[in-house]
Amino acid sequence: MNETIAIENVTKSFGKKTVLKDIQMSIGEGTIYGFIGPSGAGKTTLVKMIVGMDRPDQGAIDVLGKRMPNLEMLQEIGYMAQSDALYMELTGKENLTFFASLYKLSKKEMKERISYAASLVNLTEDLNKKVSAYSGGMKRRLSLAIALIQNPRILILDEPTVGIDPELRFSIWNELLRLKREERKTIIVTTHVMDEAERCDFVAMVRDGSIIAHGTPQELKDLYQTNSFDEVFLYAGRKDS
Ligand SMILES: Nc1ncnc2c1ncn2[C@@H]1O[C@H](COP(=O)(O)OP(=O)(O)OP(=O)(O)O)[C@@H](O)[C@H]1O
Repeated sequence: MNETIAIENVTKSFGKKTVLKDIQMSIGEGTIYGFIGPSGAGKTTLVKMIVGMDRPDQGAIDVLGKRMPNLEMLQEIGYMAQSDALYMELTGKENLTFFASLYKLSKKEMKERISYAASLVNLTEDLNKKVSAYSGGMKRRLSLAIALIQNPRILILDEPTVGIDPELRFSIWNELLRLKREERKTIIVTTHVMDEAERCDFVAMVRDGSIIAHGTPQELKDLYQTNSFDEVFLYAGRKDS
């Protein structure tokens, strides 16, 4: 396996609360890795440290062989946060153009990437509207388009399909699978949607700051002796599991 992300004994606390406890894992190139677990388990805290927005108290995270945080990695990591960070007074297109301008892209590439990302999330027709007039789902879609704008090798998506209708969710997932298959992108997704977790190559179940189990969706179903991934999630949430 070509390792893209290496997480070594990472621990993180906020005040007296330890939010991540000795996390160790490795994510290979060209895989989709899902993080599932109850609210407050530590998923967002972990992905933020992979992106380089925060530092572990102990341990280390390497992305593409570079110790994080590392500004050089901004070009290589597309991040979609749980809450949208958009310029409300600008149009969708102006937002995309602004974020694209932060990266090393030629004029031609910039145009192509904006058109690709907008069409992927079905916003082409709405690009000239101000974001303040967008619905919640449209803002999520624009955030996803921004995460893809610089054609990064790694995509980190924190609950990317919240507020997105089933048809578009399906086409977004098909595109994520294509990006993995054809372009060897490495994709991390946090989700509460179990049929999305089942589309991942590997899933880590996070509870109380620890990874309590990880493996392929089938391995996790076997572990808990169930055919339903919803039940896998319920087991993950139980203190006695
Ligand atoms: N900046 C912060 N300061 C203090 N506490 C924080 C901070 N960020 C996160 N926490 C706490 O860390 C814990 C883990 O939060 P985190 O957002 O990582 O959970 P999560 O698994 O992503 O939850 P959800 O599924 O609801 O998004 C929570 O108890 C949260 O309150």
